[in-house]
Amino acid sequence: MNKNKFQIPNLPLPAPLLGSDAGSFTEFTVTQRMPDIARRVIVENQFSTDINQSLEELAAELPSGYLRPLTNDSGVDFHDWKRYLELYKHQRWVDVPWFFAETYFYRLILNITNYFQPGALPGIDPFLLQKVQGLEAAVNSIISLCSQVEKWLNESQQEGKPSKSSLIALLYFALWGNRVDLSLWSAFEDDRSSFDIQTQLNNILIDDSFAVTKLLTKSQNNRIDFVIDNAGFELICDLCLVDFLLGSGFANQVYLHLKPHPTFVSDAMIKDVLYTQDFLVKSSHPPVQSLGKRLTENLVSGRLVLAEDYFWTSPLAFWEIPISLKDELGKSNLMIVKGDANYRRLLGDRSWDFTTKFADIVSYLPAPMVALRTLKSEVATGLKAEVILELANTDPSWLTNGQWGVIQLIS
Ligand SMILES: O=P(O)(O)OC[C@@]1(O)O[C@H](CO)[C@@H](O)[C@@H]1O
Repeated sequence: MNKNKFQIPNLPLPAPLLGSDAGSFTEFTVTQRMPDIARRVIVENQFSTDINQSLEELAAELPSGYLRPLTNDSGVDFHDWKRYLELYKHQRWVDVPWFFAETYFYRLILNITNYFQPGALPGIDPFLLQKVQGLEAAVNSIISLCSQVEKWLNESQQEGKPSKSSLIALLYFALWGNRVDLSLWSAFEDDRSSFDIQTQLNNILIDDSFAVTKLLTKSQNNRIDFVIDNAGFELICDLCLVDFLLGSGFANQVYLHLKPHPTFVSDAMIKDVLYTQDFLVKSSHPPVQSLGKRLTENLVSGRLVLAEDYFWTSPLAFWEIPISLKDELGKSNLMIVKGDANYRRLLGDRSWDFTTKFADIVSYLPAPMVALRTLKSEVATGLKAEVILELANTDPSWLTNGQWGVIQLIS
């Protein structure tokens, strides 16, 4: 077990990002994007007039209003949220840490729309339409990616050893699949899944992909723990990576860590993985159908495990992870942490100097970890000063436009 001696970052903690940071993307998100997301829930569902009115009130209060309490619902995490809210009650949305504001915002939407009802059946996923559209809009990219994975798997099996170059390519696809993030771009806009992987290489600011392949060839029967981000095409990219890891022998078992309820518009739950599996199995395209079949076999055999935990929808920094989950992750040979919001959680969504070493902040994990993240918020680490200067000059919105990515390994 790779227990780490530090329980929190081994550096003084800087301030959290705030919606009141004037002129920031954070401010734009809290005062404009989040209200738009709440109003899109009204448009895309058939909730009652009372619910829609409450959603509109939530949208209207975000720019200058105060956090509203969470009325009692049957959510498993209701009492945890009561405790989290103690710190920030009577404060404005723009004055509390952005990560808290955003995670609470999505939990409130479920409270307003009665997602948590007594009994076992959950309520309506208010973001389902965009998740489904996201998948259907990317069919052509899905077909080409599944064909490619099948080819790489056959090559690895013929050569009798897993191909590092194929794994690296699939890490790139998983990274760029994160660009298609529905909280930023709705599925109704142009298909952001179609991109040429080669032209994206220049936009990877830190690339530890080769080191990841070396780490996975050092040991046998690897267990990989994959903290998943979005459903839709991004999840297909992640499932192709998982399929190759298991089929080529890089991994013996993969755990997918998923959200226990809808959040951040497109974040994936167990039900979204099963919906995607069904979508693949029922495809009329043989390579897509074959991926679905291998996925099913891996789920049935237990080589692929679907897990969920309320930590992943909490406002907590990654270093506040419950000890039971931390111990479980401690059994892993490699954690893969996907996406921008999870990266923000790794940093506690704080304003670290962008040149700070990633490993000096994330010094608390119980296993080696690689972050696959496209930049969509104003946090970054491990960058050289000259790279930051060049980016600011050549692409002023480099931190938030989803055009730049990192593959950062802490071994
Ligand atoms: O975790 P993902 O899906 O990659 O990105 C989610 C996210 O970082 O993207 C938005 C834009 O910054 C934020 O509001 C949100 O936190």
